[in-house]
Amino acid sequence: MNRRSPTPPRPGEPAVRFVDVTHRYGRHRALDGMSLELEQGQTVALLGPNGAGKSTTIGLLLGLLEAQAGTVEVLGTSPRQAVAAGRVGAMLQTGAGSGLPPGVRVDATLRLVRRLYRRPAPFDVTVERSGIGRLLDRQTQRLSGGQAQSVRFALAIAGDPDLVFLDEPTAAMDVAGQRAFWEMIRHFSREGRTVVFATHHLQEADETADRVVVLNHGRVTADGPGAVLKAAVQAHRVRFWCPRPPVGVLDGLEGVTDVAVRGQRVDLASLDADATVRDLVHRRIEFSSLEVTGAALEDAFVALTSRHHERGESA
Ligand SMILES: Nc1ncnc2c1ncn2[C@@H]1O[C@H](COP(=O)(O)OP(=O)(O)OP(=O)(O)O)[C@@H](O)[C@H]1O
Repeated sequence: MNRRSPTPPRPGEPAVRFVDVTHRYGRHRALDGMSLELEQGQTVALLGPNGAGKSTTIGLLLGLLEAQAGTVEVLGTSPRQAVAAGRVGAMLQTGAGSGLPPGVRVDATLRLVRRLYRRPAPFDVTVERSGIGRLLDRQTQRLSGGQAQSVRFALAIAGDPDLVFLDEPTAAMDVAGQRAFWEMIRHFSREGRTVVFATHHLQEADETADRVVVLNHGRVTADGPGAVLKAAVQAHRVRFWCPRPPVGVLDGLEGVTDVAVRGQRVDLASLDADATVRDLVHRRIEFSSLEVTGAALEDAFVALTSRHHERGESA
């Protein structure tokens, strides 16, 4: 392990602290009193639909934007100081193209970026961490989408940061590229570093993050491991076939939060599938082909964001 951080992170110091942060673009409130604290060493997904405030959050954390109200701290200091000290790296969205200078070799690009830092990680360490050894003599414009992202990641960590922000890092990658990318991130985070990434991909957040922070309308609407988020909403779907579904009774079954009946097919959303099935039997409701499945993170996400939306509309 190579730890060369100029100011090593203090144990217990949050990697990121947002207290009641508001950010507006003109009259549009992109972040609306957002509070959030992230511990060091975690991989955290910022998950949310388009316009939820993910990129704005990352912009504030990098000191590219200034909050109009509230406090933003990164590794115990201001975002700008943390960035200037080389403690923070970032991979932002590029729009069109790879975001790399064309007509330059990968190794030359990395050497150039290393010169921007007072204490960069050794060249070979960065190459190994980002897995770009085989790409060093390639021209940047000849890289595939996935290869370009690996090179951009190498540039993001060239300063040996304790904390890295990635804004939708796998957007341009195929499935194999995504897998390789997250494997690399896992190695990096095992060294005790913090990784915060924005994504719309529910499965990606669930599979790769220790913690999933769901944003919607500029606020945190849910926060926890993917598994906990799933449990927090309609935890299970209970499906069965019934010759004459007793519609009025199904609503009252233990644990049931939602009922959908199509002909003889009944779909129940339940917070406690065991209790629901026991109650089905107890009430002598005739059923066959019983299926119980866990809710996908997708369900949790839709439920969590639509709940917030309802609150927002009634506010
Ligand atoms: N420069 C800007 N000027 C005006 N409005 C902006 C600007 N940047 C973002 N917004 C608005 O602020 C809100 C939050 O945008 P942000 O880019 O942070 O969301 P996001 O969650 O990253 O979305 P996406 O997933 O689409 O990238 C959106 O409603 C967006 O339209």
